[in-house]
Amino acid sequence: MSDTNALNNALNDARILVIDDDPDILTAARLVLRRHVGTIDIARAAEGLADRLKTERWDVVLLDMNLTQGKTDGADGFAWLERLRAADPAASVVLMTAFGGVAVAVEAMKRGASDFVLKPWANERLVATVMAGVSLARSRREADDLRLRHQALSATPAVDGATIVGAAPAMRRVFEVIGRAAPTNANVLVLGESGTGKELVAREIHRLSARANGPFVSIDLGAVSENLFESELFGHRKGAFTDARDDRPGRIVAASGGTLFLDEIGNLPLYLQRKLLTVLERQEVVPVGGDRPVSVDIRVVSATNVPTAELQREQVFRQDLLYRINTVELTLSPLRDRREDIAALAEHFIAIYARKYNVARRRLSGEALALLESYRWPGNVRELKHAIERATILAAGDRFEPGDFPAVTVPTAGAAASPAAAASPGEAEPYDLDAIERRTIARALADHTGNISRAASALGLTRAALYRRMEKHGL
Ligand SMILES: Nc1ncnc2c1ncn2[C@@H]1O[C@H](COP(=O)(O)OP(=O)(O)OP(=O)(O)O)[C@@H](O)[C@H]1O
Repeated sequence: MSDTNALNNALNDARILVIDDDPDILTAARLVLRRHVGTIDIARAAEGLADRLKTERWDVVLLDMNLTQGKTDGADGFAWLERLRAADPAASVVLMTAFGGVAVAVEAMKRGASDFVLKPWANERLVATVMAGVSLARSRREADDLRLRHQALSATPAVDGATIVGAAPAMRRVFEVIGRAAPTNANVLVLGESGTGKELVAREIHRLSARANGPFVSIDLGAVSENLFESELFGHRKGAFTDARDDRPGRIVAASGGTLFLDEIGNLPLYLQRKLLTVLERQEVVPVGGDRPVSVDIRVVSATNVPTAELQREQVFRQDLLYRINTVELTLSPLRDRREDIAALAEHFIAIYARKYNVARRRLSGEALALLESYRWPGNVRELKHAIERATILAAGDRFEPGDFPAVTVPTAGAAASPAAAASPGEAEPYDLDAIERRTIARALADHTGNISRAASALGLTRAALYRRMEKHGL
């Protein structure tokens, strides 16, 4: 590619703003630059400028130092230079000054301007200066993106080096599908109740994929408040809304080159489903308040505990998005439907927590194992994991006994019962799961004095899952 072509390509999608009080200068700048630059905006002196700075971005701003007729001290220029730099530190500000204003221009460069041109300018010199400004702005933005991406990544919790335990037929099928789908770039939808291991599976798909060395970025759409969805996912430009004090790349950009895990995808509002679909189709994202798309390279693994039938309702979920995300579909069965895995899972967690709390690894007594195997596990594997952690900390003996699992209650005869779930003596527990769930949640909330995180953890639920259940039961 010749230098001229490189120059033209570099500037084709560049955005330039020219600020001057003299309409002839604005016209002249536009005439010279329009052959080289994608977008040339103009501002007649400071007209509407403050508002535009809140929402628009340019690579280069050509700024006249004196925006008021007859003034030559550059005071206007200095004031706007400061505001421009504050609004978008990556943009290059190039000053325009009349002959004799060189001292002012030099001072302005000390204050952050990247270059200056003397009026009247030589056209080639103006083009070359603007080009250098564009390239400076782009390298600053790239550096910023990397830094922000790094920040976004370090804000994502670390992987807990997890192994997926399971030998039940349903789990063997799951492993088979993971093994086949992981190396492809296919989007995967993981279905299953809360706590069945959907995120673990998503991480495993990432680990076995060609993207394993790239980032795994997850976002729980059940936990993010609805007004933050958009900027969390798509990022925002500084000033896009009141609290947007900095540019933020968003999870999609952070996941580029790796895997984006969208937990509780069923919670994504319809208007953002369309936006997500566009991202997946075009592999580019436009941040909130931004006007330029950012290219990304993402593979999406989504999860939901909403049954597929629910997602197939057009009023709830866009079907075109569903087709995009469920190229491969995987269902994790509830733990109560794969009881043969309970012993191995319990052993797995016993080993993990013995190490974590630096205590001897204890065995489960026959009765304790029988109890764990007969319980319904509404919180699935997460609940089992918490039960083992709690027992590891609190149990006194050198074997785990049923009494070490006070929250594990089996309403049928014989097994240990917790006070809350038990019916009064002589009275059979009615088969009313909803009522039991409501009571259990109310008790957990009371035990943890309304602390949602602790109550959720004790119940083996995510905060989001607890919120949903609280809402369902009007708690
Ligand atoms: N088969 C498994 N082997 C080992 N650990 C497991 C298994 N399944 C789940 N876990 C563990 O149980 C916990 C819950 O799993 P995970 O967070 O993946 O569930 P989830 O289905 O994504 O839950 P939610 O829908 O509530 O987000 C995690 O700590 C996970 O490591």
